[in-house]
Amino acid sequence: MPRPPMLPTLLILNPLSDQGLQRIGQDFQIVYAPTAEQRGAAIASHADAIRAVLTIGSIGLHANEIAALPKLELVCALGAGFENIDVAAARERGITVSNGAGTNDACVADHAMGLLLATVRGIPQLGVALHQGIWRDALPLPPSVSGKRLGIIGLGTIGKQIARRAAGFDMTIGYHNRSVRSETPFAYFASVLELAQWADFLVVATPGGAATRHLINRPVLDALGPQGFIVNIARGSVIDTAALALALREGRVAGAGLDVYESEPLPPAELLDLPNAVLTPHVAGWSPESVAETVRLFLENARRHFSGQAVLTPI
Ligand SMILES: NC(=O)c1ccc[n+]([C@@H]2O[C@H](COP(=O)([O-])OP(=O)(O)OC[C@H]3O[C@@H](n4cnc5c(N)ncnc54)[C@H](O)[C@@H]3O)[C@@H](O)[C@H]2O)c1
Ligand SMILES: O=C(O)[C@H](O)COP(=O)(O)O
Repeated sequence: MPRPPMLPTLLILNPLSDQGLQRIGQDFQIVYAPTAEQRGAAIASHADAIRAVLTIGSIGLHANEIAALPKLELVCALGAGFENIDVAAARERGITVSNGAGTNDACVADHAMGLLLATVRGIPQLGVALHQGIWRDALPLPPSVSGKRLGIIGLGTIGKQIARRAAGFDMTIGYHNRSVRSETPFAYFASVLELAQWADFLVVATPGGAATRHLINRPVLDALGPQGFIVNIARGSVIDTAALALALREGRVAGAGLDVYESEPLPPAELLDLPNAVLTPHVAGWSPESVAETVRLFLENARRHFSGQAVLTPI
């Protein structure tokens, strides 16, 4: 009887459910190393077998790890972000890199709207007050959301999904992006500063990495002003956290709804005691539905790559 073909060996660096691992295990020999301690050991002991790596943006894959894997030909980010994958080092070796573009965009956009509504309307804070027996007459009225000016920084896959949802709230939408999105009807602002001067609310939806580091700094926050709110579902590095914490503390910005932090995976110490910050632990993109979708796209990209076809979402 002919022997079944050997499944390629896949190194998985991100935590995955048993269900996800089982599904991926039908197509790959899995080396599962979701902790920092397991990672080095897994690379050292399986270096000559590993042909593909599955990771996420925050965990990445570094140049020295790529160099240590002579058979590596495919690196996939499960989600949209890939800021810690050394794409240049992979390209130099002719290694294909892909991401999960468009698999969790709706989930992230829903979460962004949730953070915006919760932050502007003060929903968590009002809930706490109610639990303390405080009724509305003793509380300041939170501002309206509908009809306001929303500035989106990074009008890509997720930014556009946020715009669609904001249109349902009758918001006027402006944006700043690397380039003009002439396919959209929205007003383009050439700088983040000009967008912040115009907007009531800012939502950050750019990639992370060096090119966007601290794009939101003290001058931008001051331009947004004491009635302004900011939401970040992109990457913590895009906002200067110290400047934001100070602006929130001094009331120079009204509030912030944040899913991502410079301190990840540690919680953002300087924001935790601020009553005008609504915080979630980098979950905007993750739901059972979106994870299933990211795994499906990864498997499709892998199937294509190992049968000599181009991946659907190359980087
Ligand atoms: N919080 C979460 O769970 C979560 C989930 C998914 C994605 N994300 C983050 O959201 C990011 C965006 O995802 P996407 O799928 O929309 O990506 P995308 O590539 O489709 O869109 C990014 C947009 O940002 C713009 N951009 C890039 N650099 C810029 C700069 N310096 N200044 C202005 N605009 C710039 C690009 O032109 C593009 O339009 C991801 O890279 C990831 O970091 C977070
Ligand atoms: O980029 C994404 O899709 C999500 O933010 C997941 O991010 P992570 O890759 O850092 O978990």
